Amino acid sequence: MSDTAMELIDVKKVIGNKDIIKGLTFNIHKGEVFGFIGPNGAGKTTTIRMMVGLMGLSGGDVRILGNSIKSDFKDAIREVGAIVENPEMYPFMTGKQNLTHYARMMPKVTKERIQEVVKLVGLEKAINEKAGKYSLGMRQRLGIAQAILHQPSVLILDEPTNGLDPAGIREIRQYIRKLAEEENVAVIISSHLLSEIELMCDRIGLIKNGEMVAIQDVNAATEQTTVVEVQLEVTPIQEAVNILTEDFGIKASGRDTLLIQAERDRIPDIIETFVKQNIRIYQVTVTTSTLEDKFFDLIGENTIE
Ligand SMILES: Nc1ncnc2c1ncn2[C@@H]1O[C@H](COP(=O)(O)OP(=O)(O)OP(=O)(O)O)[C@@H](O)[C@H]1O
Repeated sequence: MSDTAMELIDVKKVIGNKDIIKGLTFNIHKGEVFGFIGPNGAGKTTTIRMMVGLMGLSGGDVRILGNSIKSDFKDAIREVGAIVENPEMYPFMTGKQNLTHYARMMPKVTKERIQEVVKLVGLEKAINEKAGKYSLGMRQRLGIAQAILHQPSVLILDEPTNGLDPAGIREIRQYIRKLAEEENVAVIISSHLLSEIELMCDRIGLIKNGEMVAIQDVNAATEQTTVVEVQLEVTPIQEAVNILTEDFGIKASGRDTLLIQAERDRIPDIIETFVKQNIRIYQVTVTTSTLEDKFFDLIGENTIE
């Protein structure tokens, strides 16, 4: 059986006389988290609206489990769960009541399935509280629980990290990965901030001006031999400098921090050497993401925001 959940084949969108989406072709596999990244106005929302059937295609096709969104709309869309705008829910109902209400509108959603999705998004504790009292992160979870009730093969989330604080982003990262693995669902997440979604994605597609400029395997981008910039907070600093000067390019050193360049693979060696020499390490931070650098180069700007 093929592991392709969704295929975009030369997808185009013309609005007025403007080519908004200029022919996107890529596949998304079952069980993978695919990040759809691009600056504002790149065409992410337009593409997603076409993927979920909210907008017609001007050219090409979207296939979900082989079913064309153009010629087999019902079969195709049955396999899609999505949150495109804010998740819809009744604030005066509890999370559970919202899910039960929603489940009634769908075929074959059992009570057990409701319990299962609540657990998958980690909402067990709050499920009997009114949704109106939920934080943004909790509303997001309930929205996702709703979207996966019918066990779709593809889950599409447009900018799910928007407005979330770092703790909220960490939470979403954890349950999205779990979801992809346990439900074998293909998850597509759009964002204009690579840093917010990089850690939860298997692959990242970069879109600019309606075109896909790169698709990158996230793990391949952090190969052990990749040179990264590392910031070290250590004391005494001078001894650390002395140890490092021979082997590494020190880019800067401050009162208690050092900025060096090293192959990723060498970081454990550096830490080990410091420990042996009684240098105290307070923090080690990799400050450059190679993926980010690559994307900046492709976009030709200093920021992808
Ligand atoms: N209905 C429309 N009429 C005319 N132009 C449109 C319409 N919808 C979108 N566009 C244009 O299409 C381009 C892509 O918009 P889209 O919203 O898909 O981008 P995006 O990548 O999702 O950006 P954002 O993160 O800002 O939502 C933009 O230049 C936008 O102005």
